[in-house]
Amino acid sequence: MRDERVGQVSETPKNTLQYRVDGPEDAPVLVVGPSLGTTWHMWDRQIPELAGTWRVLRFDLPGHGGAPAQPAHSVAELGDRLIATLDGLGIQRFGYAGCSIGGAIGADLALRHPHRLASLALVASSARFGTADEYRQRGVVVRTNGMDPMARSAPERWFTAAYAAAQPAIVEWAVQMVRTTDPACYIAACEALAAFDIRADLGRIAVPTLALVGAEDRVTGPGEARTLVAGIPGAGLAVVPGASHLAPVEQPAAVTDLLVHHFSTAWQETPPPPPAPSATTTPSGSSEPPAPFPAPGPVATPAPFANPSPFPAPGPVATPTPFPNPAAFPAPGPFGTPTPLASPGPIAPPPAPTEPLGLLAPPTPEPPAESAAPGEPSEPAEPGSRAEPTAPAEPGNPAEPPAPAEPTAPSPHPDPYELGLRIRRDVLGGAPVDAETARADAFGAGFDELATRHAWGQVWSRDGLDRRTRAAVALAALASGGHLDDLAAHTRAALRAGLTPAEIEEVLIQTGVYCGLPAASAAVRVAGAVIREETAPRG
Ligand SMILES: O=C(O)CCC(=O)CC(=O)O
Repeated sequence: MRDERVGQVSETPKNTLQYRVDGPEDAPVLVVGPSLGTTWHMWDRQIPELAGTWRVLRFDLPGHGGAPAQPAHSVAELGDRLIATLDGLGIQRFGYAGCSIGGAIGADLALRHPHRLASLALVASSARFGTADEYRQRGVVVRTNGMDPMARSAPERWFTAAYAAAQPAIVEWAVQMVRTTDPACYIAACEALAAFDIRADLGRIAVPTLALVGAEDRVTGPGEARTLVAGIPGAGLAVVPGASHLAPVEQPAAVTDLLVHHFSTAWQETPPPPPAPSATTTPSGSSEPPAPFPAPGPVATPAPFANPSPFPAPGPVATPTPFPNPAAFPAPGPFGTPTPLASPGPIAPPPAPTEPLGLLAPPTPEPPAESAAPGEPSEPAEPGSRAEPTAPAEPGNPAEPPAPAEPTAPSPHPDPYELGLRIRRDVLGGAPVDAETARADAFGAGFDELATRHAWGQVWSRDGLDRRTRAAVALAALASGGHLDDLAAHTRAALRAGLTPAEIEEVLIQTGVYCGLPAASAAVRVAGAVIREETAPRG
């Protein structure tokens, strides 16, 4: 039966997500997840058609679209909140489509809760997003300047130039949406993306999967989609011409058709057999015991919407709100004249297709971009990692077979080098550390290794202080010692650890009391130059 009531929107208890439900109560559930900086309205153009067949639950990321500002710091945490939301509604099994970070949440669920997912669409998504440095850098910019730089630069990352030029109202909608996102939640989501990397786990995704990507997406483009398809067994690829990152907005009809086709034809009614005795292990090591597969429960009626959003409650399901909710902004709706929702067509004439619309193409034969030649390790060695030289074999002595090796107990003090390198890259940034490690020639290599092992592996790794405090201590010590090169690097690290420029200045002011104003003044000059450079919006 078609749900004729006002689209249900949620109250949002802690550790769940704000959501809205459209579609018949007794239909199979399709969960739809947004990209970073957007709200559930990014899917408005798909809903009329999807909600004809599925009960569509759309959710907002924390602090987005007026959802409570409870930052989630990892993709798994977002997935856990979604599962808690669905559990609260009695939803066991569902299809899932997510855009970008929304796709990452879906892929993570496919790895940790495979029995919950019937089908998966990864839209403009990736197994890893850019570089960790890039997303941490966004955190630095937002902490210092607020959301404005991200808001102003969003349209050029999200839309093709032709579309942005033809659709100023939608550009304005995008800018406003990012601008009204809670900064702490946005930064937390950037941290989540920085740490997200499931490249080694793709082969374990056993849910029927479609990777869908805009041909002109420069954030997570066709290359990333091909990596997903090459890694996920049986996955299909669809490349949408004339679309950039927010393909569901820019090419609504094509994306809707692809999703309808995928979820109509690749829906796994029964879950795959439970995994072998070892529980499903997450990339981060947590595990979920193989669960029984309860029949899909009824969808309970959620609590009435308490309107946590600054936007008015969405319109009724039967006559879905034109995209986006026109009351969200005083200005005319960003999509201008609403296109009839039953047959949403592209708003701007798309540029001439550069690639055919790959409808559910069979898995690309191409290897993953980063796959190695046969016989080589599939992952390139971590930059800076040390390969242990193998001792040359002793000339054989047939009369004296080698003594059987003593079983060796694992050392209670494992070599902290690898841990140190990980923390050093995390704190100072992968790129600068890799550059420095690569520069360390035979002469400097020993020192570089000692510093990594000792300072980072044995001191920065200790639990007694958090990273912010350690960053402040490092600044004070380097300033008082006059180590200005290292102070510059650690000013970057302090910003990445979450200190604001004002806090860094406070640290240096107080340092001056104990080490003398000339030393502090030199430090202020160096730190100031770094801060100006690091906090300048980069688009
Ligand atoms: O869209 C996402 O969820 C992550 C990718 C991204 O950061 C998009 C953007 O550049 O704003």
